[in-house]
Amino acid sequence: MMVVRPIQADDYTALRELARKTGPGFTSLQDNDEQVAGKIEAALEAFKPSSLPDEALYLFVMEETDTGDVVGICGIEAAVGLSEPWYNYRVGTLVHASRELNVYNQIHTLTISNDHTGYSELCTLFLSPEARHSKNGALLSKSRFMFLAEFPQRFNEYLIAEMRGYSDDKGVSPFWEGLGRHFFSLDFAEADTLSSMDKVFIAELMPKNTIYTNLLPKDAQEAIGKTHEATTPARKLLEAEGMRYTGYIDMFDGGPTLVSRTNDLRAVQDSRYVKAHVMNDKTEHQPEGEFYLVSTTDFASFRCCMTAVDIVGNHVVGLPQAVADALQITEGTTVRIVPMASGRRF
Ligand SMILES: NC(=[NH2+])NCCC[C@H](N)C(=O)O
Repeated sequence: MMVVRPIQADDYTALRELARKTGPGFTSLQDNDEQVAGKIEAALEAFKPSSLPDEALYLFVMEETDTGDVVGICGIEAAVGLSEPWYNYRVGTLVHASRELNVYNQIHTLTISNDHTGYSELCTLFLSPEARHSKNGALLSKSRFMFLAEFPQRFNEYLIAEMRGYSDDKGVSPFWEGLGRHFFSLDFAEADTLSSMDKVFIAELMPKNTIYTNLLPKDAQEAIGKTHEATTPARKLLEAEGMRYTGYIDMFDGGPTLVSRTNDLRAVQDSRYVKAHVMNDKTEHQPEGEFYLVSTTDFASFRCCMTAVDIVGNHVVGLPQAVADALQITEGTTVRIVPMASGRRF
């Protein structure tokens, strides 16, 4: 049974192993002892029961309860841009028109923005390749919405997620080639890694004035707001939960930033509390059919699973014993529940 739970100090070895698999481009979890230790330390701080800091990194791991193996990680940053600026390009429109000459042109512009300062951010999602089956990726990603639904006071009114931008089959980002490279004089991967360690480079090197996109190469223009092929399923999943592209992109690869009001997220709107009835494996018919996300209401020992359930009544739901064990709950415990698939109601 897969369960998503807060990361713990003794997950270091497992996380260090996962960090070897992420590869270049996954700047928030690299093959680097110090970074892994730093992430765990930040997350342990965030999950201290008494803490309610503005900036907190809530990191979760996905554990296979039969083996104890950690196979994935995901996170929520409580607020971005508070200790250093958070950068995006805002895609704007300017109309250059002359009635006398019968000319009318709409031009898109890119302006540096820190508009998402203070917003919460979905971050650091990685699932080990061997575990990419049986909706595990969806559980890993969506479990965060259950945590957001349970603890809204810990998060900003708005939530963002930055999607990896388009690059071609050789890994070349046309947006970077058409814009950033002129100023950074480095390959995308190098600039990406450097800027994730020290964002001063962005302020120092990226152009300060508004860019007219019609002056960019065609392929760079086309990459504005376009997602990398491998990231398209993740984008669809977040859109189904209510997140939207609202004209903000990454300054380096042109990838879209998705935004939602935290309150408008599907899991926040549609999830509800029920009492758990722990089913007997031997005497009760085990539930089948549609999957639900089921999470606990605890903070430091938050847990989330996906499972078919037995809807007993409006306020009681039957859960298999294995799920109750994975959630560490007993008969009568209140849990939060929502259908896995968007567009489904109770
Ligand atoms: N692909 C990149 N490294 N882009 C620059 C960083 C962008 C990100 N929004 C930040 O401010 O940290």
